[in-house]
Amino acid sequence: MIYTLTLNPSIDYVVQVVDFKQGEINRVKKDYKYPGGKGINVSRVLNNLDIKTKTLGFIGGFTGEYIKNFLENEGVDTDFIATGGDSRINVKLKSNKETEINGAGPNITEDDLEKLFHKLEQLTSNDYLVLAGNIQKNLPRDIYAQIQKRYINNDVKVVVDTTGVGLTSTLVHKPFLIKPNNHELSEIFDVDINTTEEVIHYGKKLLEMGAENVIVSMASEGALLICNEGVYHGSAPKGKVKNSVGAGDSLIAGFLASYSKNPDIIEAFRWGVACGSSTAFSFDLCKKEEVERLLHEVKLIKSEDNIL
Ligand SMILES: Nc1ncnc2c1ncn2[C@@H]1O[C@H](COP(=O)(O)OP(=O)(O)OP(=O)(O)O)[C@@H](O)[C@H]1O
Ligand SMILES: O=P(O)(O)OC[C@@]1(O)O[C@H](CO)[C@@H](O)[C@@H]1O
Repeated sequence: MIYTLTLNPSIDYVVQVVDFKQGEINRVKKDYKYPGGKGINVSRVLNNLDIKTKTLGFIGGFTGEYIKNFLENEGVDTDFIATGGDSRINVKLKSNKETEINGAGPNITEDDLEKLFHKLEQLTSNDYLVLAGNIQKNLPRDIYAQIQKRYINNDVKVVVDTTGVGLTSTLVHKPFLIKPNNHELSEIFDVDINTTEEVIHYGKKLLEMGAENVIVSMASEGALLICNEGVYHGSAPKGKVKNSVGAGDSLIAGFLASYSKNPDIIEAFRWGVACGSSTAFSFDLCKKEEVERLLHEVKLIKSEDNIL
């Protein structure tokens, strides 16, 4: 089973505004509400790809109810812990540019955390666990590393998608996969990263620091897979971007959907890139038919001496 953990779920309120003007009243052309948060997105895409998944995390209030009902209506299995306070609403503004305003989300109590740890202790060696997204202010920055070290069976394959110390502290526990984007990679090493060679150089450092597989996503430039089999670039298919929110989460879902059926890292990477792009070309997250259509457009090139 592929479990996903979203500590801080959201309703993503996606609004399309023609020519947004700051400081004025802007009228919405179209709007959509989706359950959001990185782990939840991974589970929604897995479900679209007919892969069994269960999504864990904390939800609260009327927004939490909305998130849970939406997921269950779609057929995504949920096992949330009810917490005080309303789950956050994240605004995704689509105009000439994409702008995001993400809420802080409610604080999580010690008791709620204990309930979560108890659930995580039930996972077995056949399971995957995706730890993804922002960590609430009142939780320790290294909570994902603590989960890896204390609360899960060593054989559970862990995927981590978060930023800064939240990510780097997990590396000593050897996550199966991490997926920073190129901006997050720059932040981790506090350097400017402008070339593919630089992405490969710093991606390899993450491998040396403990990650088993590293994917650095680069939006329309596709993604780089850095693993023991070598370094591969996956080109992103071309298309009209409608809403790229969740593209990175879709990449993880596509990768896991393929790998959990057939443990071929390179083929899984192709699925990941196709899912990411397919989501970027949709208002909502990607659907199976569209992903299958895009698969053959992902060109994989193996790097020779870090040059592509
Ligand atoms: N403009 C685009 N055109 C084509 N493919 C895209 C585009 N944006 C994203 N993708 C696809 O989605 C993948 C992940 O995108 P990106 O690097 O933006 O992830 P991210 O920053 O983690 O996104 P998010 O946090 O919104 O989930 C890319 O590797 C690519 O395959
Ligand atoms: O605030 P976080 O947890 O870093 O990111 C949350 C979020 O932006 O990530 C998802 C897209 O990846 C959205 O569904 C959600 O709104």
